[in-house]
Amino acid sequence: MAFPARSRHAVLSGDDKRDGAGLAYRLHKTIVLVGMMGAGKTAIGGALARRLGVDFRDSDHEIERAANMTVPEIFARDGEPFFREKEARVIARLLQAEPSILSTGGGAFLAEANRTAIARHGAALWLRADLDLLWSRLRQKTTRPLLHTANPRATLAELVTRREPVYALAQLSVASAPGLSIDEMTSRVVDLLLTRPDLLTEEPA
Ligand SMILES: Nc1ncnc2c1ncn2[C@@H]1O[C@H](COP(=O)(O)OP(=O)(O)O)[C@@H](O)[C@H]1O
Ligand SMILES: O=C(O)C1=C[C@@H](OP(=O)(O)O)[C@@H](O)[C@H](O)C1
Ligand SMILES: [Mg+2]
Repeated sequence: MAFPARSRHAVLSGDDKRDGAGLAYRLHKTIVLVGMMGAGKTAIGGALARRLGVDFRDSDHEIERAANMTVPEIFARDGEPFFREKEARVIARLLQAEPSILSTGGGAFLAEANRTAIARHGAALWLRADLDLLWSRLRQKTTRPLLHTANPRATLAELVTRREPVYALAQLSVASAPGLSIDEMTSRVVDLLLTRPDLLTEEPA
């Protein structure tokens, strides 16, 4: 999914606290959202890109578009290793574009080659969410093939335990919490990014 950037210098929108200050955001590096499935990488990524006025890409959507198949269909027909190969290629390609927001699938950051590419060309931001919150968002969904098991909650718990030490390698992280809206969560991410002038600054519009 790609939303065209309105401008490289996004003038702050009406819902922004800094509206009226005549400032615009300037993103200096691609922010790569990582973390567990259900953490909100796709939802927050899109909202963040709109807020900052930059392009949004989601590696799962890019893979689905190129294959003309859904992620579960790709897993079922071609297997996970095939999907991981496509994922690595898509991420490497999207990291070459101008600074934007890139949401990855939950397994992408597990591959060392992806972590290296992300660190070289962008900045990884881990969206943290605990097991209960993840499960509350995923329990009704059939779109995550890794959870097509006899006990999907237990599978999710195992994945969280195994993956969290790797997600913790991301240079930035923001915690999600139940009851927080997508807009509020996006504001938390923007506030964090503004503490890093090498990543995001505000400039006169
Ligand atoms: N504060 C929030 N942050 C992120 N997602 C939220 C939030 N509140 C509700 N959601 C919902 O939770 C789900 C998160 O799923 P998604 O964005 O696909 O996660 P991921 O891409 O990490 O698997 C979406 O349906 C989203 O609308
Ligand atoms: O955690 C994973 O390994 C996966 C997460 C999914 O993306 P989201 O994290 O966006 O759900 C998708 O890439 C695929 O189902 C595998
Ligand atoms: Mg996603």
